[in-house]
Order: sequence, then C-alpha cells, then structure tokens
Amino acid sequence: MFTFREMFASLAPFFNFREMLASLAPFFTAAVVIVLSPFVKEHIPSAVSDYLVSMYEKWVSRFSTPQVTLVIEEKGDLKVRNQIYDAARAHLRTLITKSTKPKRFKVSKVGRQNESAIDIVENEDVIDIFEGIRLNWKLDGEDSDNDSDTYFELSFDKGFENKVLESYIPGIVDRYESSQNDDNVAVKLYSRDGSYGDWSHVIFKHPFTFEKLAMDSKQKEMLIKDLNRFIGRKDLYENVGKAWKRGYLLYGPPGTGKSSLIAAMANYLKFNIYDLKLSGRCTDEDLRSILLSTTNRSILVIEDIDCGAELDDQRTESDSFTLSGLLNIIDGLWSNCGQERIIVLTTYDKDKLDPALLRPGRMDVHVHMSYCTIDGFELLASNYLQIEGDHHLYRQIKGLLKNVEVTPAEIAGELLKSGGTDVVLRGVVEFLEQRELGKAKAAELKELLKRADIDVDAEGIVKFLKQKKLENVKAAKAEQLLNSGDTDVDVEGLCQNFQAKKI
Ligand SMILES: Nc1ncnc2c1ncn2[C@@H]1O[C@H](COP(=O)(O)OP(=O)(O)OP(=O)(O)O)[C@@H](O)[C@H]1O
Repeated sequence: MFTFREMFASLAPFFNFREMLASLAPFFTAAVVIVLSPFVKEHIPSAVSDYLVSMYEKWVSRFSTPQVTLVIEEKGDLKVRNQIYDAARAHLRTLITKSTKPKRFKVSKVGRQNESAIDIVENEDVIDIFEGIRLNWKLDGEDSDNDSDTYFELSFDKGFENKVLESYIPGIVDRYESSQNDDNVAVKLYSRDGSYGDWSHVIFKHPFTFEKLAMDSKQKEMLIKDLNRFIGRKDLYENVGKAWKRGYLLYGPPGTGKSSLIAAMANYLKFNIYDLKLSGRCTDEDLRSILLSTTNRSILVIEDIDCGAELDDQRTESDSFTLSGLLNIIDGLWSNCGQERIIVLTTYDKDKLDPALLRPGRMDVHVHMSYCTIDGFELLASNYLQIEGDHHLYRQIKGLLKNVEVTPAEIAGELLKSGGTDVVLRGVVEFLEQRELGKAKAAELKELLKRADIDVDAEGIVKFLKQKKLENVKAAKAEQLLNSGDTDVDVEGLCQNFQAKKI
C-alpha cells in the first residue's frame, strides 16, 4: 500500500509542482476577488474578508520564490556600448533561432543574405534554462528616442545570483567574443553618423588581399611580417606592460592604394574596421567615447588626417578635439583599454603632420604608397587581364612608366576598359603617352610663366589654390589636372590672372 506522501513523490517527476500551483492561482485569485467584491463585502464581516485575503497572500508566498532582476543597459554611464548587452542580444538570437520561439519575434532578410534573421522584440519574455535555473529575459526601451534607454531585464529566482553572475553571464560573453574572432565571421565596417552618432556597421565585402596590392614587394613583405609579429606578441606586450596596439601611417597621393591596403590588412587579420571621419565638431570627449566604443581586434582608421581639422593645441577642448586629445587616443591612458588594436592614419603629405603624431609608439610603421611602378603595373595587368609572363606591349609601357607619374588607381581604371588584352594595353600606352605630353605641356607652362616674369611655378600654383582654402587633396588633384595633357590651359589668360593677383 502506498502512503499519500509516497504516491506524491512518485508522481513528482511528471508534474512541475510550482507550475501546477501557478495554474491553480487564477481560481484562488477568483475566490479572493469574490470575497472582496462589494456584494460579498456587504454580507461578510470585514475581519473575515481581511483574514481570507491575508491567508491567500501567505499561501501564495509559500510557493513563489522571490525573484532577482538584473538590468543590462545597451550603454552604460559613459554612453559607450555595453558588451554584455551585445553578447546577450547575440545569445538570445541564437536561442530563439535554435529552440522554442517566444510568442512574438522579428524576422527579416536583407539584400543577398542567404538566410532570414530572427530577432527578439520588445516586452516579450524569452526563457532560457541554465543548469536547471529558469532565466527570464525581456527587452525594453527599444522604441525610445534615446538609445541609451534600451536595456534587458534578466529575472531569476533569488539565491542563484552567484551562479548567474559567475557562470551564466561570463559564458555568454565568452561565446560572443570567440564568435567575433572566428575566422569565418565576416569582417565588419563601422562608421558613425556625425560626432554624436553611434557606430553602425555593414558587412565588409571588399575582396582586397595583399596578393592583389601593387606596392613595393619588399615593403609588402615587411608589412605582413610586422602584422604577424604584432598579433603573435600578446605575452610580450603584457610582460613589458605595454598596450597591445600598433600604429601605421600610410602616406602618398590619392589613388595609390591607401584604402586598398587597409582593406587588405583587415581581411588578412580578420579585424573589423572603424572608419572615423574627424570633423571640427568632434571634441576630445567624443574621441574618448569613440575609442571606448570600439571592440578588440579592430582597426581604427582616420583617413586624410591632415584634412579633418587643423590640429593644434590652441583650441579649447570644448570647441573641438585637440592634438593632445588625439595623442591620448593613440598612446595615452585611454588607448590602454582593449587589446589587439590597430590605428591607421592616412595622409597625402606626411610632412604636414605634427612630428609628435609620428613618433614610434604612436605611428610605429610608416608606409609610403607610391605612384605605379613597373612591378606594380605587371601585378595589376595580371590581376585585371590575367596576363602571365610577358606581353609585346610591356616594353613600351615600362619605358613610358619611367617618365610619368600615374597612380595605380589610374592604371586600374584603364585596365578595366572593355576590349581584348591587346586593345586594353594599347589604351594604356595611349594614356601614358598623353600623360607624357601633359608633362611636357606643364614644363612649357612653367617656362612661359618664368619668361613672363611671374614668380610662380607649378608648386606656386598649388600653393595659391591652398591659400584659397582648398583642401589638400583637392589641391593635389588640381596639380594633377594641371600636369595632365587633357587640360587645355589658356597660358596667357592664366598669366594675366596671376599678375592681377600679384602672387
Ligand atoms: N596599390 C594598388 N594596388 C592595386 N590596386 C590599387 C592600388 N591603388 C589603387 N588601386 C585601385 O584604385 C582604387 C582606388 O584606390 P584607393 O582608394 O585604395 O587609393 P587611396 O590612396 O586610398 O586614395 P584616396 O586617398 O583618394 O582615398 C582601388 O579600389 C583599387 O582598385
């Protein structure tokens, strides 16, 4: 014969007692509502109804364990992204994709993505079970105008705080971090809207690799070795107490492949790119939070560093960022947050930069991106036209390349034109010949200006354009235009103009 207790114990695995009680709760609630309804209240003494209510509350509290709720904000007090929030979001996406779906969830598919993506929605409970602990996640504040109001609430039974804080959450964060470092994970390109905007990202699909990059082969080899040494030196950086970061300065005219080199570095290392456009509205404070909101294993890129804003320390910190603010980002205290960080600055003319910025420890490696060399041309021709070995037009092209300055971007533009290999290469010859002609014309212009006793040369013209507050890059393009054979320069008119300006 079974006792009642034994019978109950044998049935226990099949019933969740608390759930059973939870399902009975509506009946008890109904009982209390009846007791408290005005009609019943009129007919039973208040002492009796109070007693029934307190009994009900006691009964309910016997079976319900107090809950603890953790709040995980998207952005903390420093207004920078909270990694636990990002990790939690990724965990919940995987959870609802792989296991039971909540009652409401989002589904979307963008562009050429192979599969549709599932995501959680606001105010919807998502249940996770970890080592028998029931964890209730809820997203809130996503519809708010202020994105620092978005947060997760994670509720669970009191008493499991340590387990959740010491095992569950760290596990989620670890999985998130290693998924970000996974070789198969696509590289992301982050950019920001305005100085206060948040980083938003797209999948970086730039197929550039070092093999495709036309640059001095020794320099390329040195760079790859340097990157390998950098990522393999975690212990060394730790032992000597240095931040695990490295700065690269890429300098050279527009179109010589600075952006392409950054793409090759990111694809090689599988590091995300943070593309920072510095504007005068960005303050030192902004720079600090920008740095804090980037993740490990990333490349922070500041292109055309000489054009973003006049860098000097005369400006006050509240106006816009200062040189010392930037130096702080690069090697000051703030740069010690995080690991495996690369900073890349690009410029047209490195002589324009403050020497303080170029010091080793700040910009550790300086890479000169030059005009197209003969080797560079051969590599581009092999990339674009799949020419292996020699071609009968190469001799002529190589001869012309020795005399003129053309960027790899210009050669790439020619090689992309339609037609068979011979037609395209003949196009390259014509292009280079025109450039050679342009060079002669520019020399002639210089000579005429000199003869007209105008103390200005080609560089002087560029200087004039700069005085007119044209940006450096634009001025470089103007210089290129003046040098190009396509420019039909009215030399006399130009002379008169300069005389009038008394340059
Ligand atoms: N060194 C190079 N090797 C191979 N392709 C190159 C190289 N330089 C330029 N290109 C080609 O020209 C295009 C433009 O070059 P890229 O934007 O990398 O130059 P850049 O120096 O960064 O120019 P800018 O300073 O104007 O941004 C590239 O997409 C690539 O196709």
